[in-house]
Amino acid sequence: MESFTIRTPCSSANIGPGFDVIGLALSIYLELRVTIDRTKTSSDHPLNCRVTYEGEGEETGEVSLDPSANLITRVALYVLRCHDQRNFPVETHVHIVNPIPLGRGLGSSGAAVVAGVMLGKEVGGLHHLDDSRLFDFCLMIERHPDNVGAALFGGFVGTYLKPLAPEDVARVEIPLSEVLPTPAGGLDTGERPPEPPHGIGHHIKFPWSKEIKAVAIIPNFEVPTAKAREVLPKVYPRQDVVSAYLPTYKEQLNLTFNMQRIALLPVALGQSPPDPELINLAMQDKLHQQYRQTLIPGLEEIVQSMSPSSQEGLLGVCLSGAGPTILALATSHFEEIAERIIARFRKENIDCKWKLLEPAEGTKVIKA
Ligand SMILES: Nc1ncnc2c1ncn2[C@@H]1O[C@H](COP(=O)(O)OP(=O)(O)OP(=O)(O)O)[C@@H](O)[C@H]1O
Ligand SMILES: N[C@@H](CCO)C(=O)O
Repeated sequence: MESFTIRTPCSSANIGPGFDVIGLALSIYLELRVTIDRTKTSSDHPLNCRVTYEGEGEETGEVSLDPSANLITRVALYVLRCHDQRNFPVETHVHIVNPIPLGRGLGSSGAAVVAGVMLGKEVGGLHHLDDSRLFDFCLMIERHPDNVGAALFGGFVGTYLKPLAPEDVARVEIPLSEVLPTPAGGLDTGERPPEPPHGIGHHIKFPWSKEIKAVAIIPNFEVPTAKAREVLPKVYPRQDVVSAYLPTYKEQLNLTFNMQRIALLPVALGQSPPDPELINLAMQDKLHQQYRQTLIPGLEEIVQSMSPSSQEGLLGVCLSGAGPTILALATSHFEEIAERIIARFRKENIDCKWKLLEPAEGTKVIKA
């Protein structure tokens, strides 16, 4: 019996202004405990794979145990089929242990995609696939690189895409339904799915000051990322994004909002000791948070009212990923910070739990 464990961290994307660019891997881990019994010659399970699950959403059955519907095993199957392996090896058992809250802005789907890609590599014996190639596979599925970049590589990362050749641009525009067909759409057409072009995504690791910890305040409702992206505008006011020369200092200030902050953020969070006022400024955003307030009652007041001058130990507050989780970066007074944010959500009749998290290493395969 072969066995191994895949361990992937959760992540918080954006950290304020770094929309779809910056990600931070954090210390809640999705685990896949995998066994392959090669003594069997056939399997009663679809695709030769038995899926079991414990963790978030277990009671509601939110995570499918059908390997052709479960996100992790579908992703693994995509990797396998790109390498002419139609099914899992006979007989594979994937036991998923998932403490990452679903649909809360802590990168549960990013972790599932990264773990799924790694699962495909490991069960398929595809040892030539290095992390940078696995990142290409992840990006064919989760099309923004921040969560998957953090979950795969670990730490505090900036992610970026290099321009692709015209034929490769066409390939990345292939709809997700062709990459991960639903069972109804005919999961096994016998054809190879579209492979990712090489070198779609890249990342750079930023330093993280050892004093800074992350307080995650997790409301008891889900905001699916797709819904949180629908509320964003198609066109942004120029002053929220770009830099321009303007005659007055005041106008110049307004016209450089997100770009100034994203330039500060990686430096500010790497400095030791941390500068609370600088970090608080660097974590402000005008590209996504204000639009998502409609989905997250209390968000506006939390972001505006919590600052280092009003709360000891606090460095800055932002929406984690697409929300509804709030991420507070702090050096002390963690419980007090969490309780203040929880109290604000309570006014909206929203219950929350909170966790103190630290930056995490990237995805690991642990062989038994
Ligand atoms: N361990 C898992 N196994 C299978 N499916 C999962 C797993 N984790 C997440 N998913 C799928 O991903 C969905 C949640 O993805 P979604 O992108 O909406 O939120 P998120 O990734 O938690 O938040 P964000 O992207 O804002 O950080 C779940 O409803 C489920 O379908
Ligand atoms: N950058 C993404 C992260 C969520 O997956 C967003 O904010 O929509």
